[in-house]
Amino acid sequence: KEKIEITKEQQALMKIILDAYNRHQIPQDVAKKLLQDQYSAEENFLLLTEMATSQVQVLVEFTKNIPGFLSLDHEDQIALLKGSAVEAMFLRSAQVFSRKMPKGHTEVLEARIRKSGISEEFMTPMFNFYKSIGELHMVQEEQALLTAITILTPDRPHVKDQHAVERLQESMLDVLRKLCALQHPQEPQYFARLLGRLTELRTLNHYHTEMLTSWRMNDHKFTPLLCEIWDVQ
Ligand SMILES: O=C(Nc1ccccc1F)[C@H](C1CCCCC1)n1c(-c2ccc(Cl)cc2)nc2cc(F)c(F)cc21
Repeated sequence: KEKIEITKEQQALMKIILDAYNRHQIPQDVAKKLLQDQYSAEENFLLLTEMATSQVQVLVEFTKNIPGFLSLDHEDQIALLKGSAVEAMFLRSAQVFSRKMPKGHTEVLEARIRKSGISEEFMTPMFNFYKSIGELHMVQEEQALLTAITILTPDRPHVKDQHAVERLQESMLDVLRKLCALQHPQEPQYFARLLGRLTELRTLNHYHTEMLTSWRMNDHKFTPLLCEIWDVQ
């Protein structure tokens, strides 16, 4: 049984990623808001665009703290952010949905989201993903690394130097692999299951434009930042 040990520099990398991840949380808690009140489709859509806009700003700050990211080609930095913003939002939403909540709260939250204005056809893939993330019971370090790994996906559209991105992603993957082995010694497949979630996350990417444009209301207004990031309007 090989001795798995996280090196000093990997521990330093872990700390930087985790601090950045915790520092860049969404200030206002959307789950609490949704549990407090039932909103109209219009209000929910506005809440989503506000949350998603602040999520993109938070994502940029988080990404700037990923060691090596700012040394990448500047256009590649933009391509990575643009290519991962939707996935990062769904990953964040899944982590919000999977948080430990008092009895019955998750059910209320799910019901509110089901009636928020999203078309019925997207509910199953979206909640399947949220529940599959919840079943992993990820620790904070794993969540932070998974977000960084999602951002550092080399094959996003328009990325020129894919190898430079691959090298950064590989160092994150190596830390995550060791962390999983240490955190879940009984589950040798855990790391593979975690990466499998990233594949499921990409499929949500395909739905997101339609999820927004089919929101049960007329005249969908987006912020300029979301028009940039979400290929809408
Ligand atoms: O705010 C949101 N997500 C979100 C965005 C950025 C940071 C953190 C976030 F949670 C929206 C709300 C918005 C208001 C109407 C209901 C859905 N949201 C989604 C979601 C996101 C995008 C599409 Cl196209 C469809 C649903 N899934 C959620 C699961 C949850 F547990 C949760 F608390 C909120 C969730």
